[in-house]
Amino acid sequence: MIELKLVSKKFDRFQALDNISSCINDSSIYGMVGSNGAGKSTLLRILAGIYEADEGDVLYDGQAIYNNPEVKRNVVLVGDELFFFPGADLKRMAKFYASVYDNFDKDLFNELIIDFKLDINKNIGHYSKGMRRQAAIVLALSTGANYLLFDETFDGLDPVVRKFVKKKMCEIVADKNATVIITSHSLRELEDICDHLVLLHKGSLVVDSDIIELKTHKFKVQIAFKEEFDREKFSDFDIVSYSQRGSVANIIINGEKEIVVSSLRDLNPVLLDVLPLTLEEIFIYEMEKLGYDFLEV
Ligand SMILES: Nc1ncnc2c1ncn2[C@@H]1O[C@H](COP(=O)(O)OP(=O)(O)OP(=O)(O)O)[C@@H](O)[C@H]1O
Repeated sequence: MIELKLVSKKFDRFQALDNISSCINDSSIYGMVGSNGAGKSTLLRILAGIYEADEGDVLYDGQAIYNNPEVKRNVVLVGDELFFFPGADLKRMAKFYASVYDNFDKDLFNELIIDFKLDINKNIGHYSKGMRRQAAIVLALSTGANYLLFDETFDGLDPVVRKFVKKKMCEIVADKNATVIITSHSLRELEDICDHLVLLHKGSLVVDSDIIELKTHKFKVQIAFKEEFDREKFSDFDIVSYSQRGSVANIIINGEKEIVVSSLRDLNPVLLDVLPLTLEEIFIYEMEKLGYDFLEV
């Protein structure tokens, strides 16, 4: 497990990260969403032990990563800027990675090379942008590291490759109990693979939630009654958002779905529809609750 405890980072006087706390469970996919400059790459570099936090702790099973080669050997980062030795081909890069990562999986590497259709003898500098990213992903997946960190990794990949990379990430989590941490500007890009999502906004964590928890504890109901009513009728419920047009109300409610729906039925509505919320809608409501405007993010 990775614990982030009140992590802060300044660049000169600019507060890039402000008291970030979160827990990243083993064998999970942890997504970080946020707009340009929100602090995603900075947090990922702190998680990779490249930057030192000014304040707070980053602990991998209780051990700090910064200046700790033992922990670092189990962590790999595919940054937004990729690094390859000048003129190197994938064969040479794989040799280098195998010298750094004791558990480098050559069989998996050879499999992935075929899957991604990459020429291991070709100068990586002559690959296309998307192919260079694929090469970095293949190397990272092959390291055997328990923690794989990806910064804006889907940028520049075509939709077929994106889907394939996501599949490979899910496999490495399921088969090898690895933990994947991934950043993106786009909530939609991450919502289908993550178990846990956080939203960074101007250096702060404004949403930090388990996806199943988010999806099962927040839902929309459309409800109507014969008699006149208003919001007061639902004062026993944890209402996130309420709107009413005539005799039909649209309500976003927090709570255990079955219990809430059964209590609503007890009110004898003439219409009761329970509708799922998209993750984007959930984030909008979560942020509104905190006083932020999602559109600004
Ligand atoms: N080395 C640095 N020196 C000074 N400022 C920095 C440095 N690295 C990051 N910053 C600043 O910290 C803030 C957060 O940057 P960061 O790269 O972490 O954001 P991000 O969420 O990854 O953004 P993007 O989506 O645009 O990549 C930005 O305002 C950036 O200018």
